[in-house]
Amino acid sequence: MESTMKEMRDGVSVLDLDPKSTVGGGVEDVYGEDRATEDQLVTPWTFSVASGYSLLRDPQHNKGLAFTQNERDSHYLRGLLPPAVVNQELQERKLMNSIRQYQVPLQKYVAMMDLQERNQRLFYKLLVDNVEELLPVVYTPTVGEACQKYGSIFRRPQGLYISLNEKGKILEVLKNWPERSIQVIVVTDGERILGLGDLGCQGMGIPVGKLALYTALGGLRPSSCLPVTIDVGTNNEELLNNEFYIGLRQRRATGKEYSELLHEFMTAVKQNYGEKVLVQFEDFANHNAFDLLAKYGTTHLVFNDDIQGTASVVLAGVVAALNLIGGSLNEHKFLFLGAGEAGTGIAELIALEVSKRTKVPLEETRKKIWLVDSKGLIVSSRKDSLQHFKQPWAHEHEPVKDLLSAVKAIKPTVLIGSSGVGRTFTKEVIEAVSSYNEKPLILALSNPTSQSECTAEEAYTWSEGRAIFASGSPFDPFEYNGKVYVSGQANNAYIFPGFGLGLVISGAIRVHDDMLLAASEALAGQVSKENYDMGLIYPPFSNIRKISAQIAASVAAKAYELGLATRLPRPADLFKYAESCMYTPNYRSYR
Ligand SMILES: O=C([O-])CC(=O)C(=O)O
Ligand SMILES: [Mg+2]
Repeated sequence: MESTMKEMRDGVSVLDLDPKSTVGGGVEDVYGEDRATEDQLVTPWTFSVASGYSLLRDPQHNKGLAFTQNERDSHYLRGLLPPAVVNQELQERKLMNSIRQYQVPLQKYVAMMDLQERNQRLFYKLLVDNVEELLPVVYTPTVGEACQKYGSIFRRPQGLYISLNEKGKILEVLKNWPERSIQVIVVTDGERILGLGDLGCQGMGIPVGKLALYTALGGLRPSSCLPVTIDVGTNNEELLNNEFYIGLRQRRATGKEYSELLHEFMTAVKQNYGEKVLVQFEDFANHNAFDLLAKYGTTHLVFNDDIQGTASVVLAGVVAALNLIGGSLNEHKFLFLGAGEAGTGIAELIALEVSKRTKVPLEETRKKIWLVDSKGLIVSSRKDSLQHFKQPWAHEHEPVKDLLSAVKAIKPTVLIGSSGVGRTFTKEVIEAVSSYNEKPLILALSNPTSQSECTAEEAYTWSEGRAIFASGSPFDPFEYNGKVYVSGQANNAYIFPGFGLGLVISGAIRVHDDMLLAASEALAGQVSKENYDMGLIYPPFSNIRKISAQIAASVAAKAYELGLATRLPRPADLFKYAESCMYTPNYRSYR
């Protein structure tokens, strides 16, 4: 098919995609780019993008030196590139070499973000092919440091900034974003970035990083993903006084001013993108996170990653761990340090799962789960002064002041850190929990590494090699008494990409707890005997795209079962369908 606009050298022209060389085309509004249908194999499709110099500056279509001689001719690139033509594999090798040469993680991060801004497909190719190596670069722990220094490393905006200045104009702001068919939004207000606290507007690194994983791990199209940061100010004095700070220089708006801005945002999102757009809340402070989820859970397709995603991934790890520590789920006793989004979210999902398995009412199954917050064990005598999300966990017990005393009093079989405070699983705490259990399950979930409740090394040495351990941020394998201990990463990155994919491919309109349980079960089902033999309770991230497709299929199946799916008819094989919908970052040929 001949382009009709070839005369436009540097403006908009038409790229004809070679239908044989690529999976092009699209199924309705889902995965336009990456699902081929018979129809499209017969009729090549076209769309308008820049050509010439602008094409090289367009990260969605730029291929750098991979443009062939023919493409250089037909798209006015001749002379704009050096003569060599290299393929994507060689480009990938070159970039991995150069990234490996940086010693400082933040330099690797900046290099990856630059690549994303320059050549999107190559960025995702690197991330997909080297997921275990690059996850700690674009995600925790490095993304935490990147957010702390976001103002200093800021080059180009990567998402949508909605501040108090945009009040009354949010719908217009959404329309400024260049993409129309958005399927997933990750939004933060920056108040609780990982375990690092209030980073204000600089929290943008988190939605950007999470959405990079949506694409690389879950196969959502990059153009369907929208990172958003809501800026209502920050209470971080250091940032307010930092000359490079990129956000509003004021303390946080709260109350009515806050909720009105969020409401305008949520309303505009539904108005602009319809009811099937997924809004993932990320790293909001507790006092807003629970309320936003409750408020919008019945009117929008919303998901809180820190409450629900973390819960689903931890439940999967606990269920998988039963193969190593023995017993059934209802026989275990849980103690959490940290009673915020992650802690209470996980606790509730475990209680729900036990209740489903045993038919014992939820109020009863909660009783084997105990939480410690900054004031000590949560017990009934504290009930009146507790925030509402902590109240279900206020069981009958005398007051206990600290974690160590709580471990001694409760004698848990599973110890979970979700406090956001580093180094709180001390030697005494781990020794105590190890004295009651042959194989204690210890999960240190807080991110980034600096906030982890303990290191892998500490968990293994202080338990004399008996702990089954996983952490939110990765740790290198550790050798102890001649044995190498490899620990897993209990991070919501296992869940949210596949979970979101499942919602999108089924056209789900609401999130339901049973979908979280389904995702959890699907993840636990992916742990192999080989993984267990190594003491692992999660499968390796190297298989994540297959895992995400499994999770997506389970979530979509649940959506259909619950009558929450709108994409009809239901595909017969949801796993195959999920896989076929996934974005792949290989280059496409332009004729
Ligand atoms: O981002 C991560 O690595 C996990 C997460 O949601 C958090 O710690 O808030
Ligand atoms: Mg988070």
